[in-house]
Amino acid sequence: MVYSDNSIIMNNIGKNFATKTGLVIAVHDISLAIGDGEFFSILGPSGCGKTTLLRILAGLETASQGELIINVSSQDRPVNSMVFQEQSVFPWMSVKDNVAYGLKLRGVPKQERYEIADRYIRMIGLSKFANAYPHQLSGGMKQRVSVARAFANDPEILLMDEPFGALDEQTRLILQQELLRIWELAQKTTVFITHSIDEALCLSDRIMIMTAHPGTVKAIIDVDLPRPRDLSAIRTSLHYNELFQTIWLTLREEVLKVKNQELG
Ligand SMILES: Nc1ncnc2c1ncn2[C@@H]1O[C@H](COP(=O)(O)OP(=O)(O)OP(=O)(O)O)[C@@H](O)[C@H]1O
Repeated sequence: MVYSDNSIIMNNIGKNFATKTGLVIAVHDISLAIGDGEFFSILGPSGCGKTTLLRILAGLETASQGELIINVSSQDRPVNSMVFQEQSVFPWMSVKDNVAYGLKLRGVPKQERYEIADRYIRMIGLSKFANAYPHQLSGGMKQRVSVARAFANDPEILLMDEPFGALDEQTRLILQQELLRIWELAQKTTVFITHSIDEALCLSDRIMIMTAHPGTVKAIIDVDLPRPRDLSAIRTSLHYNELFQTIWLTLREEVLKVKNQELG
């Protein structure tokens, strides 16, 4: 897919952390542009700086070097919403209030925010649980609530840090298809971190593979699988398997570097 507008532009982004034992270079020299409405995933070995990069995009860290531009289409919308690996729902709020929380912060009137929340709660299949509290939900259901809240916020960009990493495989497969369905409706610029090549392939338009620590761009792969995607069909296609092999061969070198560093 070709995107006419860029939502995110990074020019030579780097981040260092000062620690007791010296300077840690978490990421360096990252330059890329992510299109408006693109689903962009980041794969890389452990410790290569994926989360650091996402935190810079979220404004939770500032870059030590380089320039970050996020194109904003409206001043009324939040710049980003983040979904974390750990469930980040408020235990004292009902599902509906959790999903509507960002809208409440923005001063959206009660009836309107509940209408929006209800729409996303329906999309994630939790209508029956709209008035339930998080302790009454499974881990997968709570993660659905986090995803619904992020979409309901209608941010310029969605940032997801291994949102399904802690879930069992069956729940994960179902949530991937649900995320795809909501994303295909909303066409929201999404930056998604995962350790799973399969997950990155199923969801993304492009995948960035990062080098081992200190992380930079090793390769960017176009995922030219047709949309809308039926994930069961995609996974059995020849082209999926070719892309999987290409990505694994590229990533494996970096994973092996980390293993060798660990061995000494
Ligand atoms: N606040 C911090 N202070 C010092 N070093 C940090 C800090 N945050 C991250 N780092 C270091 O920066 C590097 C990148 O960390 P980061 O968590 O971004 O990697 P990651 O690719 O997300 O890792 P993983 O896949 O294991 O989650 C690591 O060496 C880490 O120890």
